[in-house]
Amino acid sequence: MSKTNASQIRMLCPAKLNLFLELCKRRDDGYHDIDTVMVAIDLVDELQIRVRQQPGISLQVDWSPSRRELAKQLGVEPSSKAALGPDAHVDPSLAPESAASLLDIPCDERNLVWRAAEAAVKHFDLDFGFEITLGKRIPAGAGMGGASSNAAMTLLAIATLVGRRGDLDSLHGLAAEIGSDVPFFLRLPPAPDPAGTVPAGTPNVSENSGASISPVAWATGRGEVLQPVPIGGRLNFVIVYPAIALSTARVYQGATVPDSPISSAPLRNSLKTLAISEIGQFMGNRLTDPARKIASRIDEIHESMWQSGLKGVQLTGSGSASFGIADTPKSAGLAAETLRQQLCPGARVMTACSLPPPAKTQT
Ligand SMILES: C[C@@](CO)(OP(=O)(O)O)[C@H](O)COP(=O)(O)OP(=O)(O)OC[C@H]1O[C@@H](n2ccc(N)nc2=O)[C@H](O)[C@@H]1O
Ligand SMILES: Nc1ncnc2c1ncn2[C@@H]1O[C@H](COP(=O)(O)OP(=O)(O)O)[C@@H](O)[C@H]1O
Repeated sequence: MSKTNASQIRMLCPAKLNLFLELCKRRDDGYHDIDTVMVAIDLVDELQIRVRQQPGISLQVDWSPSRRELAKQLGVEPSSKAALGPDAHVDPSLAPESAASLLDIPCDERNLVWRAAEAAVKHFDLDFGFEITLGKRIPAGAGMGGASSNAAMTLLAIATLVGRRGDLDSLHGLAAEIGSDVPFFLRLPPAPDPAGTVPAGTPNVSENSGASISPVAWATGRGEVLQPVPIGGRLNFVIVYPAIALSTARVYQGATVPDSPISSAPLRNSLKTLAISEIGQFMGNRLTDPARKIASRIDEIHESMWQSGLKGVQLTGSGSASFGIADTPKSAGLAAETLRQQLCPGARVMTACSLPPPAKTQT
């Protein structure tokens, strides 16, 4: 059993985008060996964890902006179970999960925060419990890793509360058991706080993520073997999330492993100099085709994104969100405004930046 160092903690959970994703091999365990490059961005969920005497976990999830406002942007009913927009063109027999509300996040053991907290309680042999509040900004089922980031930060938060935050190697093992993407979020540079300030006594990601490495990682294996990738500055993104949630397992099921997989090496090299057109040229995502087959609206969205002047337009992860790169924050803002006029309601359009690299890799 461990004692706590503090009674509560606040963590910021960044989203990720996959700048590159190639399938290398279908494995016997149901997973794929992949070659992917992930970048953490400044769109963050907010996690508050409080120690309670009573064992067990309680979890409350709220949306920011509000559920009503998000439903308006997405063109769905706030309480509707049928979240598909009228023009989503999704065959429900191919994607039954899309019929579940995009805004209904489970508050029980189906939530990765819950699973991470339970894993941490067991790992650290704790005889007390946690009251957890999750403020969601990262769209769900979008390929932006929201649930994985929440899980990683829950592990870090509890490790910090019990004075074991130096234990990153064993946390990595726990994280990989929860999901292939979870380990990526364990070691990241600080995310800027959307609230502007961090309440006293409640450290944020920067104080809890151990050694910050880089906001970009090259991930292999099933996504859990990580190497930092140097980046010469910050990238500006426009992200479009249609009112569709795609299941990762289902998208992988529909994918074909190429005979000669493409390497992410040219993309990783181009990140050092931050040459935007080169980066755009070397990006790619092998899961785009199976995701488009499930949700053909993705094609229409990509067309609008290319026309708005963005580069490297593609799906992130297994979708359903897509993103493109802009040269400057200003051009990202202008492209986002054009896209909002064309696609909303029916999609959420957001701008974001990659997290700042650690000082030594900055140009
Ligand atoms: C596609 C990616 C790209 O970053 O992200 P998302 O779109 O989920 O954000 C990841 O590979 C997703 O990782 P993660 O979301 O942690 O997936 P997991 O829970 O581990 O796996 C869910 C299911 O996806 C399939 N899967 C996942 C990872 C992988 N390398 N090969 C697979 O075939 C398996 O069918 C697995 O049962
Ligand atoms: N903490 C969480 N936040 C969001 N969704 C969660 C969480 N835990 C479990 N889920 C479930 O997992 C699904 C996908 O997780 P998410 O991370 O949003 O998508 P993706 O894997 O596409 O990046 C959601 O639709 C939701 O039902």
